Amino acid sequence: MTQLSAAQKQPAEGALKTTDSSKALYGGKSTRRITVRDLAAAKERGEKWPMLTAYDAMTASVFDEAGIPVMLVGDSAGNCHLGYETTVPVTLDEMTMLSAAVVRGTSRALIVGDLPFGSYQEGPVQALRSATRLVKEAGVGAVKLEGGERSHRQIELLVESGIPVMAHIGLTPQSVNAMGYRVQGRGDEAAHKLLRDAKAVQDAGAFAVVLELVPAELAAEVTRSLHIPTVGIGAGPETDAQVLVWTDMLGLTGGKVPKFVKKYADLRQVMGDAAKAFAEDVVGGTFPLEEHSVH
Ligand SMILES: Nc1nc(=O)c2c([nH]1)NC[C@@H]1CN(c3ccc(C(=O)N[C@@H](CCC(=O)O)C(=O)O)cc3)CN21
Ligand SMILES: CC(C)C(=O)C(=O)O
Ligand SMILES: [Mg+2]
Repeated sequence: MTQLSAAQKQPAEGALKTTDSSKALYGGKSTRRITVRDLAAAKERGEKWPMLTAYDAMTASVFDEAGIPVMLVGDSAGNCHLGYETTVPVTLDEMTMLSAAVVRGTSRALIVGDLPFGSYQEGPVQALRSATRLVKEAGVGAVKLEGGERSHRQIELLVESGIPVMAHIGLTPQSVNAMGYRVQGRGDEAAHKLLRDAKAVQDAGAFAVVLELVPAELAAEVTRSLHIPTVGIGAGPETDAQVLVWTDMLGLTGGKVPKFVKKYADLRQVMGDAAKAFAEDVVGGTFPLEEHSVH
């Protein structure tokens, strides 16, 4: 028997965690479509993953080719794609059309379709009817809805019916008229409510839960106490996954963006400059040139 190296003598941590990077959600080898079971396995491995919103086929194809494993067709399409002030006016018809486009533009990412305001609040049966449209007409692999304890019956029926559900607690923007856009879970009572909401959606069968605008320490506690993955947005670094609105992280959103956003590019500047360059060319007669012409 040959002597063990120092690294081989230390099995404890490394041996427990799978380090098979070929299975990784981001950067792994598999090209088949990601499923909710893959996300459960990632939590077991302690692996973090990224999620971005997408509202159209072309943008979604860029993120799919970049290896983003999960995309959310968010009802943030309301203010980021369709020109509404908030997410409140978005309809199920609109979400179905946008979700279908994102599914068509992707081959690997798990596509989650957001149920818009008014499409599930009436009760479990309405929720099932709405979610069924996103699954059958758009082809999404899962749906998302807002609310913890208040939405647990909806989640139960969808999951029983074979539709994976991502829950969403903390700041729930569809309730903006009631709660505004404010940090949730500050103070003992609110923290306990958030923990109860998290347990309620896990017990109802949700495969993951979004934590929006929640103190980082509380999001960390929720993440440790659940066996399903948590997806943070403005919830600190310790959630299992992170989501951002794509137009925010690429610097395309006009006006103010939430302070939890990191801007990875300035597409608004890039696109504006390109539009101006085109306009100057046309006005000045420098476009089209001979190379852009047919004879
Ligand atoms: N472009 C965009 N980005 C988002 O992240 C987003 C949307 N739209 N629309 C749907 C919801 C609404 N979200 C919001 C909207 C506003 C704040 C906001 O005003 N936040 C304040 C902090 C408020 C506080 O401290 O209480 C901020 O400055 O970040 C946060 C999240 C997140 N979602
Ligand atoms: C911010 C995310 C979680 C969302 O619900 C959306 O984009 O609609
Ligand atoms: Mg949403």
